[in-house]
Amino acid sequence: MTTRAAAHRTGLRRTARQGIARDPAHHRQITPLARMVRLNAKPRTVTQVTTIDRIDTLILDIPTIRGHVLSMATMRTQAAVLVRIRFSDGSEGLGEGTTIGGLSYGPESPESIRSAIDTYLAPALIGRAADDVNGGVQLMDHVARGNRIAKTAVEIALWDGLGKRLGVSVAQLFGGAVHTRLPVAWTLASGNSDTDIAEAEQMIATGRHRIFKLKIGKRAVADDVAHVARIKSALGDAASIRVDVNQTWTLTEARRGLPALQDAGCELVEQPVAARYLGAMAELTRSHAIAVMADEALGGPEDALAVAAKGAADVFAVKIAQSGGLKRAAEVVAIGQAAGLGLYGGTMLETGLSTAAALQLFATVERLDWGTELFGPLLLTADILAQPIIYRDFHVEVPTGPGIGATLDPYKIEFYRRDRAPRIAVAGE
Ligand SMILES: O=C(O)C[C@H]1C=CC(=O)O1
Ligand SMILES: [Mn+2]
Repeated sequence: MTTRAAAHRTGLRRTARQGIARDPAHHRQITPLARMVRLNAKPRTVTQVTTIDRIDTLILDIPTIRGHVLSMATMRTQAAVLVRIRFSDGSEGLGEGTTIGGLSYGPESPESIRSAIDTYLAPALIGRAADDVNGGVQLMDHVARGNRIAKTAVEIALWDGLGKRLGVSVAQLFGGAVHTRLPVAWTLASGNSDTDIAEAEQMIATGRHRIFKLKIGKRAVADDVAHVARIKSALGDAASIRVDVNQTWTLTEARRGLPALQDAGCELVEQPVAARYLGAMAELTRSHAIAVMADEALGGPEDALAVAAKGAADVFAVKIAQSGGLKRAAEVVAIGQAAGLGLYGGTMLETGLSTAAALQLFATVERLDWGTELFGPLLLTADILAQPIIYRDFHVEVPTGPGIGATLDPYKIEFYRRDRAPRIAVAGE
């Protein structure tokens, strides 16, 4: 329709000279205000859409409280990639992505996470509508394959920003929290049975943890089983004992290992064989009463569907970073629930920042029968949050406050950032 035809349709016609309208039916001039009333139009206001203005990243290196001995690496520091998104209305969102042991755990490293964000994800997102988190998630999946941890770090910052702008928690954005706190496990991985027993006893005595995950797979199966049996008999019924093999066993080793672990009083075995051996995982799940948990096998909802369809686990270790963000992790949860599997809130040993984000999501999940292991901040020598996450009475508390419910301690960020200016030792200091 032409402008003239449109004007006639509304009963209005523009005069060439004055630029004011005449109502042809009544032949009288009408003012712009009357015209608005006539058209039932609202005064034209310029609605400013809040956009993504800037995305900054940095890597923190924070020492662990002791060597964390896993089958693939011993961690003495954790590298966390922090993301800060600045939005056009002045609001901000924070996110974090971590992996474990450099490139030894999975296909992403701290350096690759940072470079994927800086080089590909951030340029694609800059200028987009800030509140369109789902659109941002979909766009990231278009511009980059894999790189789930990098996407997670950015996605958390988008949710955090949206929650802060609306004055609600991220749990609220996911439909509302149904828990205020969740059971939290601790990992015993000092590399020494006596040290592990002393550590566990202290954790139980102080009300911190009574669920313990033991990292095994580095030694011969029989030695690992003896280590687990010693710890279980020292702690007795006061503790739930589980193990994580981190993909190290062959199927033959696992066939021997699982029944022996079960006899030792161990309740669950996490990722005993390589992530891609779903047939082997299915056989182990079928053949033994001890629960089999999938961890590395779960890289998002498609993997979750494959694991569930093949009966390759009794339990899903749901990790926000491994899933590709909170939204994808919620999809993994939904698949696990629909398949009747047990759920566990997993960690990539994040600082308090992404631990807070994970808590926002897990607080919305009806049943986490195996609890959580969201103890990341406790493994580090420094907490980077202004208000650390609270651990008490064998639980971790879900942070309150807008967004993910976490704010950074700027001094800690300056101190632990990898690229900080070298400190100059001054005589007498
Ligand atoms: O589950 C893993 O494989 C990684 C991580 C989680 C807890 C822990 O100690 O290591
Ligand atoms: Mn694991």
